[in-house]
Amino acid sequence: MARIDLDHIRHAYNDHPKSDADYALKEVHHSWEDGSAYALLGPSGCGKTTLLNIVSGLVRASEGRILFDGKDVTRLSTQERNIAQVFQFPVVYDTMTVYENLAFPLRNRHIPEADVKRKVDEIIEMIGLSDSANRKARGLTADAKQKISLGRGLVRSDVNAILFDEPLTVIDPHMKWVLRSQLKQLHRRFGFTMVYVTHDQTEALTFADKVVVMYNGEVVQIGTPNDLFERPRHTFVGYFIGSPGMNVMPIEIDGRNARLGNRTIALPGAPLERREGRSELGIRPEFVRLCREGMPATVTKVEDLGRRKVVRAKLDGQDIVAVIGEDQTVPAEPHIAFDPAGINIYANSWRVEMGA
Ligand SMILES: Nc1ncnc2c1ncn2[C@@H]1O[C@H](COP(=O)(O)OP(=O)(O)OP(=O)(O)O)[C@@H](O)[C@H]1O
Repeated sequence: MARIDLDHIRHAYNDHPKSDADYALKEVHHSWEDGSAYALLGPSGCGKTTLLNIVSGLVRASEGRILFDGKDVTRLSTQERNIAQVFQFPVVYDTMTVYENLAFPLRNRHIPEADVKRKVDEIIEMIGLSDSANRKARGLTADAKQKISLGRGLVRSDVNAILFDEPLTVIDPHMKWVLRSQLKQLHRRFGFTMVYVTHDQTEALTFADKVVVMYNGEVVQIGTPNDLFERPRHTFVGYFIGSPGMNVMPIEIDGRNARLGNRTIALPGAPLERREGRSELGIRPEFVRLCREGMPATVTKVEDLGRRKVVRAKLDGQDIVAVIGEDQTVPAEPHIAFDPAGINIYANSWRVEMGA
């Protein structure tokens, strides 16, 4: 397996890009560590597949270099890069049996037959197709065929990386959960470098060591699920991760305080300078307290989700969401307070570091 360096990568699908808007990928510059599992997460059209295809060699980036373990592979073909890929839809040989489909990439590399059998049996069991091992792929469901594709991606241990592009789209919801956990286990056991494209946050957060959040052709944050939750670097990460997403409100900065409409909120940390452009306060619903003192609010809706309640309210005309425990009740005259630990300040959508 390999470390993958993305060295100042930019990509435009038209030949003569003039401005940033012409680039499907603005600048991507970072390293994926050897043996780590990464998820590329973001909404449709943000550039996930473009980035994955640049790593695999299916797309040649307009600018920048790709290195595997320090070796420049920018001009190498997909095959020469020695990677395994699993796509959204099954890629299988219909006339071969399940076993033969999985054995194929190994036999192609002249692996001794005893090793082929050991490895294929192990993977077939993992994907839950042992009972169909000798059946031709042709007669199987789309779901089973996609499991074969996954198996073929996982069967070789000599690849530089395994790349997955929304591989569980055609798999039914229960099996999705099972396969995702198995992929995670497999990753722990064999330490593959894995890159997994998805627009589903649950999928990304359960699978990955590090999540690469993309928005509008840019990587806006790379972090552990915890980093993304606690310290969203960009307001988009706040909205996109978490359910419900982060509250983001326009404010004016005044030293140690933020002015939100007519209210003054004390900020944790050192005084902040006034800045040009847009200032916002971001706070996750889990850090919004409903109490008897604080800023008076009007509750508009309470959704009981079993173990927690989602409370929607208006604060000076501004919509705000709080999450409270199942045993907690909404006070008769509700007030809102912000837990200082959950306050984030954003300047033009990017998080401002608040020193001690
Ligand atoms: N072959 C292509 N030619 C021209 N534009 C393209 C091509 N492929 C993708 N694009 C554009 O590049 C941008 C990024 O697309 P990409 O498929 O990488 O996004 P994505 O995040 O993977 O989206 P999805 O989840 O819908 O697959 C989009 O605006 C898309 O329309």
